[in-house]
Amino acid sequence: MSTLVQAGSVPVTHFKEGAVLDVREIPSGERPSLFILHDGGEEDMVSIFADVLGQEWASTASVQEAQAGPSSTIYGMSSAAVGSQLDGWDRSRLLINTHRVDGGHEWNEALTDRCDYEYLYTRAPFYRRDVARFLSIVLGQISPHRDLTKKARTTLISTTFPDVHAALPNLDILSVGADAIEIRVDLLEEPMPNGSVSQVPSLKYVGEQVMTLRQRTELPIIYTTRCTRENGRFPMDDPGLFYKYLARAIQWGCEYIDVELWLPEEIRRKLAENKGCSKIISAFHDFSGSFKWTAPETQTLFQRGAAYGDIVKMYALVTSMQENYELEYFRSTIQTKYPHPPFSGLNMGPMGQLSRTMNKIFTPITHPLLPLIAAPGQLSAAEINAALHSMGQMARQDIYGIGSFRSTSQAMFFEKCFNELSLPHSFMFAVRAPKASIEHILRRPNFGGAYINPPLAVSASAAYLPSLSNAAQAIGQIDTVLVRSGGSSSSLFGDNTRWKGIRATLTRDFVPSAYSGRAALLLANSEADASASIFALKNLGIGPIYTIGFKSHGPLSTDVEPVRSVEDVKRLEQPFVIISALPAEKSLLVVPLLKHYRVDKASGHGIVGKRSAGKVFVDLASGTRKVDPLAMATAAGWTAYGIADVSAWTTVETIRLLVGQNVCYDFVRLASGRGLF
Ligand SMILES: O=C1C[C@@](O)(C(=O)O)C[C@@H](O)[C@@H]1O
Repeated sequence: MSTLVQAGSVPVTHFKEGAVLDVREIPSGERPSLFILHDGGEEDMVSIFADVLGQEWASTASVQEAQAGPSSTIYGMSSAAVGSQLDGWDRSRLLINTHRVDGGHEWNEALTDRCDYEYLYTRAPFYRRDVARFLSIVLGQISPHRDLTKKARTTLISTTFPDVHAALPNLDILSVGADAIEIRVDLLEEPMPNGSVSQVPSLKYVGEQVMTLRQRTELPIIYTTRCTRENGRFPMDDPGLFYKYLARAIQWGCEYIDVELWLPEEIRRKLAENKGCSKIISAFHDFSGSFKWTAPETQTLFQRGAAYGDIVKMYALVTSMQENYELEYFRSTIQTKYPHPPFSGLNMGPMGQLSRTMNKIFTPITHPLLPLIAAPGQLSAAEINAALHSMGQMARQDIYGIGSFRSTSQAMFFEKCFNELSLPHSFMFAVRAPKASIEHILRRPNFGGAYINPPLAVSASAAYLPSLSNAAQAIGQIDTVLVRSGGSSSSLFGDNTRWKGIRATLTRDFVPSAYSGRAALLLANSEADASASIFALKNLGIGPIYTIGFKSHGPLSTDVEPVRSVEDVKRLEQPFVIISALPAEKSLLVVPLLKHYRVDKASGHGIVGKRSAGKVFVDLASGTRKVDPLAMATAAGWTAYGIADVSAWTTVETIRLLVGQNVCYDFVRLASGRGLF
């Protein structure tokens, strides 16, 4: 049995060695049951889905056979063969239509209507990570909403492009500081054969636009059909049109759909009942200029939105400063009375800009690179941060990088982010001799948090850093120090982000449940070098874990066994993951193992026969070396990642923790240069 670990925090005194173990972040180890329809000639999509899920698969020409087959086997069938067979469909599996948009296949809308979900994709290029994201969302194995509700402030970048292709070159920069990205479906302009644009873009066009956006961003997508009365372009004469477009967004796995409050209750209820893992933003905009936050009906509007909304958004166009004060009063009343759902309230127009800085839930932001602002008074993330600072809502702090050498790429990246987002903070670098205490740095007057690289041993810092996350405690290492303020006092908190970087890397091309109950092999010189990896693997439900180069004794040692001889390697179960935490000069030692457990690529995509072989290799070594094991791993059929991937994901998490800002992985990779990790 594998041991699962939770990542929440408990005071050190509550932590017993060998204890921990409750599950929060990982899905149950249950294998999802899927039935996949594919276009003619696209059957290998079934094997790709199965590989991403770490499950077996089979092709069939009979719906009945799929119904009767083992539930954990993924069944695939050509959509051309379906005919009337779905008439007796018993819904025992999730039915997913897959459609290739660049293959000359007709899109069969009627078939999509009969499916639970639809996955749209291109082959040139093909994005496997998009398959992993789609499946993780629709199967509920990741929950961006749950993660965002833990953040003190969230924003969304509201794009206004008539065609999302125009956004792609700048997407990474546009999204800095945004927690989600809104696609304004009503603003999309589908070119018509006669040279005009359609008033309402077709679902086919919208689907391709959503697909294109999702292929290129890791941000959750908010799918919005804004009506004409609320500053949008979707006509209001047929509410059924909204249902049709929004229901499709759920099928496409959009993380959020924006459902306007004026829509008939029947429609809002039906969407809420069928929302799957998507979340609903209940939206209300008043452009009349006569809206009153103080009116008793305004609370009723909130309650109506809350009935079917996971977030309630109420925005009004105002002309006086007084209305910002009234909104703040309304906000505090609502938040006291209704802790759920979160309330996003703001005033539009130049006079309402103050409220755009006060609102903490999904504040819409713009960016100078967007063609137009989505609503009057919208501000950029940088403008909001600057305003917060000047109003005393965001104090200037010194954020530290603490390490044995000045890691220029990471330090420069922090400085770049602070500038790009107009954060008032200063970035300082402090050199730390190996094993030296860092207490004097943490006690500096303006200390606002730090990353520590290489990490600090928990045992050495317990006296001055007693409050730790579970992860830091179990791993035995602190790589991030946060300042938590509570009223007039503040306290220090030690955390570990490295394991999250490893976990995020592992789940880039595979869904979390693919790891559950599978074996892993871990190479390191010492337990300390391997413990963040062990924590990440356990968080994914991996087990057993075999080790080479060290023996595990600490709180994570359950189900972690050393491999002692070549005979052991031969006997060992096929590992699903190999992680090498060996230093660069030793990292070639892993190569014989990669070759020994090589993946037979004969049938493509890491599939051995009908068995998904998975096969993920992560090399945590940094620095130069003569031969790169990543290239060899790839040649032997492994999906391989290096330290740059893990470090970039770790940086995403570190920036989120230290300054509360979301900066995407792709931006970190883009802005930090290559080969510097
Ligand atoms: O609902 C909103 C808010 C908004 O109208 C604004 O005021 O910033 C911008 C829209 O894109 C978004 O859908």
